[in-house]
Amino acid sequence: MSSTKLKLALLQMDIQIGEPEANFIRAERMLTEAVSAGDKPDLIMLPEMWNTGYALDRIHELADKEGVRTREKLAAFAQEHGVLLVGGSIAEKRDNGVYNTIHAFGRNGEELGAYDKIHLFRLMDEEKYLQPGTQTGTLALDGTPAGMMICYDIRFPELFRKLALSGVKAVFVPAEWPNPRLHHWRTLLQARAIENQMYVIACNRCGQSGETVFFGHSMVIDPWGEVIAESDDREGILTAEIDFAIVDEVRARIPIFEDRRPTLYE
Ligand SMILES: O=C(O)CCC(=O)C(=O)O
Repeated sequence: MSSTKLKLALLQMDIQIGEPEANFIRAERMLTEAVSAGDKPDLIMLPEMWNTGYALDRIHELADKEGVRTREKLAAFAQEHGVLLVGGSIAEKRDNGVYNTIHAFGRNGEELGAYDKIHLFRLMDEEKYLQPGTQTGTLALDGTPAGMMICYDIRFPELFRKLALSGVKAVFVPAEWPNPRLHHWRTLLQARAIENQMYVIACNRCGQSGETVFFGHSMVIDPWGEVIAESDDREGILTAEIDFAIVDEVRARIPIFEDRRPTLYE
């Protein structure tokens, strides 16, 4: 039987706004560092919009065309090192628009899934520059169903519940979540894990762009709501081990999916 466990490495990266070249170099350095550690991870994850940051006024010029550069680099890395890779999200130009898109890869470099951010964040003018996704995002991790969301999406519990009902046992959340809303970030991520009895794996950026400070605090939260790993506000790699068997145990202990009364509230 294949293992239910996965070792994770979350790359909490400082992103240079509007500097894809610098960001690619930094991402490659951190990816290499992650696989060079003694305890090699099974899965590596990057933060949101790591290629460009929120350089929205130049996003049509800076975004990765059809995601080709990112996909080629990440697929080759996944294959070379035999790791799963949730490639954070990138600004991707496609069909005359720019999307905030995750690409995820399997251990042979095959693309496991993609997701375009559904809920665009008006506080940062995303809706003026980006196109919204129109589909939820799922992938299979060595056979286990998982979901993908991006940053602001965590404010929409319906999205998590939909994925949980479809059998998802973990959700990956790349983010660029800034000050002063650390309490929202931590509370929402923990609530989503508890109410859906699943792992929530969230990789935030750190550093500062203009006046905006990103506090990091990437987190891995188990299906009981325990924070099993959390970064501080500095650049670095957060590691944790998850075990999908714990999802089944928690769902058996408090059987919320059997106790739901959807006819009363859906
Ligand atoms: O919802 C928030 O407070 C932050 C969301 C955000 O920064 C984003 O979606 O990029």
